Amino acid sequence: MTDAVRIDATVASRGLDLAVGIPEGVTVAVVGPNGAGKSSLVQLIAGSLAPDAGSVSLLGETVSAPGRIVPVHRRRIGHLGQRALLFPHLSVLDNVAFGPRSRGATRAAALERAARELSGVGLADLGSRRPSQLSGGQAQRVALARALAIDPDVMLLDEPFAALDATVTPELRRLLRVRLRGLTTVLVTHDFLDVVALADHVIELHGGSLAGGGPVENTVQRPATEFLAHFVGLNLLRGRAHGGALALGGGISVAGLADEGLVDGEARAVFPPTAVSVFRAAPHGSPRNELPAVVELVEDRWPVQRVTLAVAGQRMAADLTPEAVRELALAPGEPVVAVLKATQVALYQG
Ligand SMILES: Nc1ncnc2c1ncn2[C@@H]1O[C@H](COP(=O)(O)OP(=O)(O)OP(=O)(O)O)[C@@H](O)[C@H]1O
Repeated sequence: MTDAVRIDATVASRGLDLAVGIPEGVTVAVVGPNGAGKSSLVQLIAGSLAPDAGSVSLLGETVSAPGRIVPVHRRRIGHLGQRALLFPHLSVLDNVAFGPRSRGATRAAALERAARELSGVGLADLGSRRPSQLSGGQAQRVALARALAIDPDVMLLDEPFAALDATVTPELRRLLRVRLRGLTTVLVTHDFLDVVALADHVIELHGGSLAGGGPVENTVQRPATEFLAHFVGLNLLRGRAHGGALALGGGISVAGLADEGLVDGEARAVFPPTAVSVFRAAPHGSPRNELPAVVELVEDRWPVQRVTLAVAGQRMAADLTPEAVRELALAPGEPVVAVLKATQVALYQG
């Protein structure tokens, strides 16, 4: 099947070298550190950024290639950014009708469509208002109605909640879930909740290229990279599987629940920060995983304290109670013993 979005493109000035395909009807969350190229990917699809080499196609049609750029307004793209950017001098209804109107609908048909879309985002009563009379959350809903009113082939959501009050985020998230069902969607986000609430697939960009990804469910259970592991709130240690345990080097190894079919070779251990406890000295008589570690950082993440530990040249996080941190007098540079519950450690190939 032809991908709804296909990008095989480089943009030297942004350090981008992308090969990404998005199947029709799928919502892909794009995650990655600052400067990874997430917004640039969105701009390539929208047509506001042109590739130096390669191409971008939408539903099988090449829309960007050196020497060929289908302009932004000729693409059926719905865009929702951090801010709604409505026309201030038009009513809410006219803002939503603008897209259908400029694509050839009669005024009556455009207004009828706009009224339907406003009703679909729960704002049927606000059509006569000016954008300045809307809250931030309402303005984003109008922007969603405006985007949907052009029957987009692809919806681009670039951190749509970033500028909103946290209290309105859950409601807008729910609305997006309902209204975007079945639409090919690219969602740029820094928030794990957006990924689990809205996305089918997740891809990680790093340094302008694809670094990893897969179906959200797999990523939550078996993250492919350290970034994805941290993103979903897990620790990831790399090593070599040997006899059902993971050797980290320096004679340190981690036992866990090995995937069926785990063979000796490169592998990972994944576990939550709550599976780690910290001691000043190795507790006696314990057959559990005991790893010599050094405290790097102690942060308040109410209600827990997040302790970052260096273990065999890698990093992992432990979530401890404030009392435990105080009693152990944990501070950066202190040597400790980290104990991992093997039953909470997943070992898998990779
Ligand atoms: N308008 C621009 N002109 C030139 N370079 C840019 C421009 N916008 C971004 N860049 C550069 O392109 C690279 C990718 O940036 P981009 O904004 O796509 O990353 P991002 O993953 O969206 O980051 P963030 O999470 O901080 O929004 C970075 O090196 C950035 O500095």
